Amino acid sequence: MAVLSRRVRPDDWKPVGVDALEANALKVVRSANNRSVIAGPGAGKTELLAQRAAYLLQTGTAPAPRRILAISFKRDAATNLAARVRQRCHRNHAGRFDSMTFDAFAKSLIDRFGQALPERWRPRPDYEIIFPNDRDYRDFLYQTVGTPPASVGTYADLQAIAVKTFERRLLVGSPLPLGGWSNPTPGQWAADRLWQTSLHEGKKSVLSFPMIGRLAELLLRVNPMARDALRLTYSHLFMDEFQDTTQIQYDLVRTIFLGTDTVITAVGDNKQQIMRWAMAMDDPFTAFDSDFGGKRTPLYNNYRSSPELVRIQHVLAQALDARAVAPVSKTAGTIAGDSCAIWDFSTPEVEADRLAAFVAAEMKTHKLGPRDFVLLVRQKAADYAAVLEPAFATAGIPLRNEAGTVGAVMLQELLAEEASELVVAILRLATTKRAGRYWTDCQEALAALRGVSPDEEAAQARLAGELDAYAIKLTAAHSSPPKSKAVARSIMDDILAFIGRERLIAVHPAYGQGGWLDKVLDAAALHLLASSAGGIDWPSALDAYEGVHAIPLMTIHKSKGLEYHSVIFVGLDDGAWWSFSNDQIEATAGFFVAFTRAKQRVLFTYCARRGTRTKIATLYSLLEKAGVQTFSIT
Ligand SMILES: Nc1ncnc2c1ncn2[C@@H]1O[C@H](COP(=O)(O)OP(=O)(O)OP(=O)(O)O)[C@@H](O)[C@H]1O
Repeated sequence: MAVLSRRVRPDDWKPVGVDALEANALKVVRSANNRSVIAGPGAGKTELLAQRAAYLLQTGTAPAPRRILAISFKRDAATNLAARVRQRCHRNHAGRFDSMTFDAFAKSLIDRFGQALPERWRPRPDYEIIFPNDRDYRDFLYQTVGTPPASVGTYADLQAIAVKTFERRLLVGSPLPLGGWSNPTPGQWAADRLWQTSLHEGKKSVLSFPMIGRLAELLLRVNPMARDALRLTYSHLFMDEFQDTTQIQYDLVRTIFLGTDTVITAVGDNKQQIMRWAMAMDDPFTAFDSDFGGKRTPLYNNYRSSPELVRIQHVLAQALDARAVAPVSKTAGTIAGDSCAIWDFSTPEVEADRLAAFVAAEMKTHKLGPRDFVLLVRQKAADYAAVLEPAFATAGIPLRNEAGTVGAVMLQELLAEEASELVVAILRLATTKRAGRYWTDCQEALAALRGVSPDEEAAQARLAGELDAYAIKLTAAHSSPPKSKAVARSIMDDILAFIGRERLIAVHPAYGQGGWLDKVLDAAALHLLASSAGGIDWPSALDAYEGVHAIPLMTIHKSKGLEYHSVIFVGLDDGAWWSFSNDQIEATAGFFVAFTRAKQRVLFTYCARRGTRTKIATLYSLLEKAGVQTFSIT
């Protein structure tokens, strides 16, 4: 798609890369006030943000040097949005678009300004990030913390606090009091003890992301210079998947941007709220509309799914929100046969064979690749992968468990890591015959890391020369993919030395902290080695690294925001949904998310060996209500 580098008059601006936007979407794109956009799956919410970025940057409505900040929940959502903006905007413009996760944003604030926190709340600069679980809190609350002073309460008071309440309500439930809690309750006393131990008592400070979020909010509350710097930097703020916002994140945004001229656009879908277990607010949209005067703007189209799938989706949507309006599908159905069915298998082995054969046949019929399909599971992806993988391999389709881990990193996350992306881009450039596309990617990425702007021609030419020389050196040293972990790691280190480790850390501060860069590089080396098995050549090894020819298997949570021609949901049974009755709404929302990833077809599989289907009978009756049929396959 052609991208513009010159300034466009707002009246002349047209959506980039799509034929049209629906009327409300266009209103939001051009809006000068705070907006909350609630719309169903496939309505183009992420696309709307990409178009709005294009509009603001190309028309100068977000005037240089001010920038747009886009906050997403997941790394791949942030990367995906940044990629859409890069496709739609000239690099001079896209350079003013910062897309990151909430966690990365909060952490960057602590890394930049954290040492200005008052002593009682100040983490040491080399703090470590931890991911505590219920057991850690239980141990702390009922053992490590000891007995509160008599003026505060008793050990029995602490025992009366539920573990979940401790983290959610007490530790990070509300903004931190600058001088600590005066007259603390036993719970507040314990929370303060945990804060002080975490910040000051170990060899290093140890903090969870929710704690980092709370410290960032405090930091900006008490440090007007840092707050003003952010307000001046960002003329516009976008928040994607806003339904999953936690109180911590919301408070941070409120402290920074409430009452400022920064224009906020929050988009999301209440029916896809699947992060309540991770402290998502009950109704962040209403809070936003009331605090920020957000003007609610619905969208009505569905650009992803066929009319038949949209019809079924609407039955599910109504179970989550009785007032849901039926969306209009803007996509044609292209498959023969059922758009949705339940396949009831005699054994998991038969299931694996039949699914593999089905995907292989569909790939042929519709000229699709393995990445047009996804195998979704509710949990325990590795268990399903163990049965499905051999069957798919026999059908000639590699299967990849994206939820699996390599070293200390989840595969899906590794691939979204900047360090991994850079290494692969440089290896592609060095080892591919016609490497044109990779040239541009590498040159742009390196220029960004070195602060060379697109119009500095001499510096750009020097960079191209360096890249060229390095690519030749790299292929000379490694004519074939690595055969040992040591060689794989040395390739990573060599490329990192060329890119400039310090430069990478300067641009991505997360790498400078807690040994994260080395964990990523180690995982990348392990994954490269595994991808190089069988004496294959570089292009094949890099394809395997990126999973280009593999069908992905992932959990529903990881599928959020993604889309596929066909979704195969494996295991619609009580075993996988054992906690269904604990939070039926959230579980149904998860089911809805899984269903709505499909453009053309959704298959559910069931196998009595894995469990009954009584607990999740409501899901089956919803499908039945929508006319979805079950077929027995023995
Ligand atoms: N105006 C449009 N015209 C054509 N295609 C569009 C338009 N808007 C979005 N799309 C396409 O429709 C699909 C869904 O868009 P997008 O991912 O932005 O939806 P979403 O609302 O964020 O979905 P979800 O909440 O389900 O993740 C994408 O393939 C996108 O490219």
